[in-house]
Parts: sequence; structure tokens; C-alpha cells
Amino acid sequence: MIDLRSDTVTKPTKEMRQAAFEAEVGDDVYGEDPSVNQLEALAAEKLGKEAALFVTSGTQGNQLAVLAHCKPSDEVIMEDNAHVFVYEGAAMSALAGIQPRTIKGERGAMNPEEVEAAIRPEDIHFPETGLICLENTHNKAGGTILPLENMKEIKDIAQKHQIPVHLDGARLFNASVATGIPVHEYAAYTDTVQFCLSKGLGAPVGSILAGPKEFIDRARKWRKRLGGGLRQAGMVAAPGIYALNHMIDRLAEDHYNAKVLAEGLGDISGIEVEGQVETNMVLLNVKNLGLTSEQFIQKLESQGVLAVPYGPYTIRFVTHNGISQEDVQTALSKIQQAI
Ligand SMILES: Cc1ncc(COP(=O)(O)O)c(CN[C@H](C(=O)O)[C@H](C)O)c1O
Repeated sequence: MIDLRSDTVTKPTKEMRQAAFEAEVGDDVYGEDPSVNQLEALAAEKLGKEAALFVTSGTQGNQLAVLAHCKPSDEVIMEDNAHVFVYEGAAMSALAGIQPRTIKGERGAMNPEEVEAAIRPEDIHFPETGLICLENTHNKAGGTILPLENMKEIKDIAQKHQIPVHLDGARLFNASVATGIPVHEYAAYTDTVQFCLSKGLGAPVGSILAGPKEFIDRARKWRKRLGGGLRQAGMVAAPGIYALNHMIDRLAEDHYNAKVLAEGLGDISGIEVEGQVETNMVLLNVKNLGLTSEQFIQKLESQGVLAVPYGPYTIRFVTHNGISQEDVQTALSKIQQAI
């Protein structure tokens, strides 16, 4: 099987398994797991934030951010197809009593003026805007990169209105490798950041939530309340340390493979590649084949290629550490056969 469903399917490298085996551990609820502490310190330093918290998933990191930033009844501004709005089971409403307020973005980037217009003025009738959420890269838009200028403009507006900004940076390192802009420069236009160790960086488990120390202390307490207190978690933190030290630059290979895949798909009649490939995702439209995305995915699976639907006629392919250049060529010939 050539698994192009997501970069979440990456398996740990043998070096990560060795790091897990050798990891020094302790009880992380008491703050005594040396590997978790090392990972959190390394991540905070890379992002230029005061502190960081090792969490079980990107969803947990995002939802802890909402819980630690907001109070029940707050409104949170986010892009219309943001992961926190589409793919987290309405957690912010269910767990934090939040009202989401969405703005349609352009390739994932919200218009700063529309963000400012969505901020609620003081009025006994209105909810209070408690947080602005950004996403970089933007998943549903096809792994697109939020321009630094866009993030800066939104942060300036947020600052003016004294509203925090959280970045869902599940694939922030993909944006950084694609643009050459260090992650701490993106993070400078946020109050808090979540990024995934378990996606393109290849670790088996986990994400990082980073921000001011007092915020991270609150998020840690929320994680404990939700039963997320970790014990000898060094065994899964150690692969994350390896990922941050050795798996960032290679993301460029995933970006290259995505571009090669998109170019090959563009040569297949009836298939239309949506937008430009900016990182490790390719969106394609199969409407001209007279098939729905679900129907085409079934045909692909029978040929040994896995993908996910991203709309009635849109399919998403994601390249990652488990996909080689040869896999891309094989996938292209199998996709051709599936038609
Ligand atoms: C931008 C962004 N933020 C957060 C998350 C959540 O991460 P996890 O909870 O899956 O670790 C994801 C995962 N994205 C997954 C994928 O792309 O296959 C699925 C859709 O949930 C994400 O893409």
C-alpha cells in the first residue's frame, strides 16, 4: 500500500525507537521526567517562547489553548475551514463553552480587516471575543502557508484589542522549511503555538503547546483535569527530541515529492490539481472523470493507493517520511490505471 492519506501515518525511525528504549524517565506529573523536560525546553527554545507542554495530540494542544485562554461564553474567531472548527468534534463548545466565529479565508488566510470587524464591541448583548485562532500551514486549504505579513497584521489588531492569538501550527515546520523563515519568527506573531511532532516530523505520538509560563501552567492544570497527566512519558518524548534534532530539514523532501506528484497528476487527463502545491499536500479534483471523491478513492484503494476525500469531488494526497520518490512514481502509474 502507498499510504498518501496523511503525514499522521508516519512510523518512528529506528533511531526514534532506540531513543525511546534508552530514554531516562520519571513521573511527569511531579515534573520529574527528564526526557519530557528536555523536549519541552527544546521546543520552547526553538519557538522563542517561555515554556512548553508535551501533549498527546494536536487536538489536545489546541483545546488546552482554548481552555487556558478563554472563559465559558467567550467567542473565538477562526477561519471557516480551520481544523479547530471542522475536525475537533466541536470540542471548544463541548469542553470550554465557546462560541466559534468563522471567517472565510483566502487559501486559509483571513483578511485582517474582516478579523477586526468580527471582534465584538463591549455590549451587554454580545459575547466577548476571547481568542483569535490562526492555522499555518492550513490543512483544508491544501497545506498552504500563511504569509508572515498576514500573521503580523492580525497580531497587531489582536494586540490593539487585547485579545490573544493562538496558532494551530500542526505543520509549522513545513511552513518554515518551505519559506526559510525560522519558526520563532512565525511564533513571534502569536501568544501561543501548537505544533505536531507526530506528523511530518515523524514521531509516534504527541504535540507541543508553547507560550508564556503562566499560560503553560494553566494549560498543564487543564490537561491534568482532563486526565492527561503523563507519567514515565519520556519513552514517547525521546522520539520527539530526535524529531526536533534530525527530522526538520528533510521536510523539503516531502515538499519536493508533493510537487512531483502534482506535476504527474497534471498530465493525467480528467484530473485537475487544485491550487498550487506549497508544502506536502496535493488537492485534486476528479469531477471531470464523472466520479465522486469517494468512488475514486475506492478505485485507488483497489490499486494499492490510499487517500482521503476533501469534498464531494476533491481528494487530498499527503507526502511524508514513509513515501519515497519511487513511491510517487508508482502511485502515479496506479492512479492512471485506476481511471
Ligand atoms: C492543522 C491541524 N491541526 C491539528 C490537527 C490535530 O492533530 P491530531 O489531534 O491528529 O494530533 C491536525 C490533524 N490533521 C489530520 C490530518 O491532516 O490527517 C486529521 C484531519 O485530523 C491538523 O491537520
